[in-house]
Amino acid sequence: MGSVVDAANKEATESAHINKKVTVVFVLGGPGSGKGTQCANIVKHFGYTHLSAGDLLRAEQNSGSENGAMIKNVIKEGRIVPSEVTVKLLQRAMEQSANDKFLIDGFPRNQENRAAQENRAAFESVIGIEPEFVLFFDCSEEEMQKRILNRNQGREDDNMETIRKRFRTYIESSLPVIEYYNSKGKVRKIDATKPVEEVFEAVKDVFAPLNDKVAY
Ligand SMILES: Nc1ncnc2c1ncn2[C@@H]1O[C@H](COP(=O)(O)OP(=O)(O)OP(=O)(O)O)[C@@H](O)[C@H]1O
Ligand SMILES: Nc1ccn([C@@H]2O[C@H](COP(=O)(O)O)[C@@H](O)[C@H]2O)c(=O)n1
Ligand SMILES: [Mg+2]
Repeated sequence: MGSVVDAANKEATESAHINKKVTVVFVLGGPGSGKGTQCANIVKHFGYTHLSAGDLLRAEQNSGSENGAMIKNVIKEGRIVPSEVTVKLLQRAMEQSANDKFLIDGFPRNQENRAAQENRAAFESVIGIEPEFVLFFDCSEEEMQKRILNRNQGREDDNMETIRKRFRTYIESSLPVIEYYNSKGKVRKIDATKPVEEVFEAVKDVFAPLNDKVAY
C-alpha cells in the first residue's frame, strides 16, 4: 500500500508550473536515432501528444520571432538554444493542448535544459516536471548519419558539416543528461539500430503497462 510520502511524491510528479496535472515522458537519443518516428507510433497507439523541442524551435524561427535569427544560427552550429526560450515554447504547447500526456522529444538536451526544467525558482515559466521515465533511443553514429543524410525533409541542419557538430553536442552535452537520469533509475533504453517495426515492439513493452488505452 502507498504511504503518505508516496502520495505526496506522486502529487509532486504530476504537478507542474502549467495549469494542469500532466504526465511526461522525455524522449532522448542522438540526432537521427528515430525519436520523431517512434513518437508518431506512440501517439497513435497510446494517445500521447508529441512535442518535439526541435520542431517548436524551427516553428518559432519561421514565425518572425525576435529570437528567429538566434535560433537559426544555433541550429546551424548544432548547439543548444538557451533554455528559457525552449522551456517557454514547451510550456505554451502543453497549456494549449487538451491532452494531459506528453512525449517531450529532444528535451532536456543539456545540463542547462535539465536544470531549467527542474528548478522551479529559476525561471517564471519553468515546467518543473519529473518525467515518468526517459525513453532513450540508443543508435550507432554510423546508422544515425546514414538516416539523416537520407531524410530529405529539407532541414537546414541535415548536412555533413552540421551533423558533425550535432554529434559532438550529443556526446558532450546530451549523453551526460541521459547518464544523470540513468543514475536515478529513470532510463528505458531501446536498441534503435533495428528496423522501425522492431524498435516499436520494444517501445510498446515499455508503454503498455502504463496505459489503459488499448493498442490498435
Ligand atoms: N529504425 C529505423 N530504421 C531505419 N530508418 C529509420 C528508423 N527510424 C527512423 N528512420 C528514418 O531515419 C530518419 C530520422 O528519423 P527521425 O526523424 O525519426 O529521427 P530523430 O531522432 O527525430 O532525429 P532528429 O534528432 O534529427 O530530429 C527518418 O528519415 C526516418 O524515416
Ligand atoms: N532542447 C533542444 C532541442 C533542440 N535544439 C536545437 O534544435 C536542433 C534540432 O533538434 P532536433 O531534435 O529536431 O534534432 C538541435 O540540433 C539544436 O540545435 C535545442 O537547441 N534545444
Ligand atoms: Mg526529430
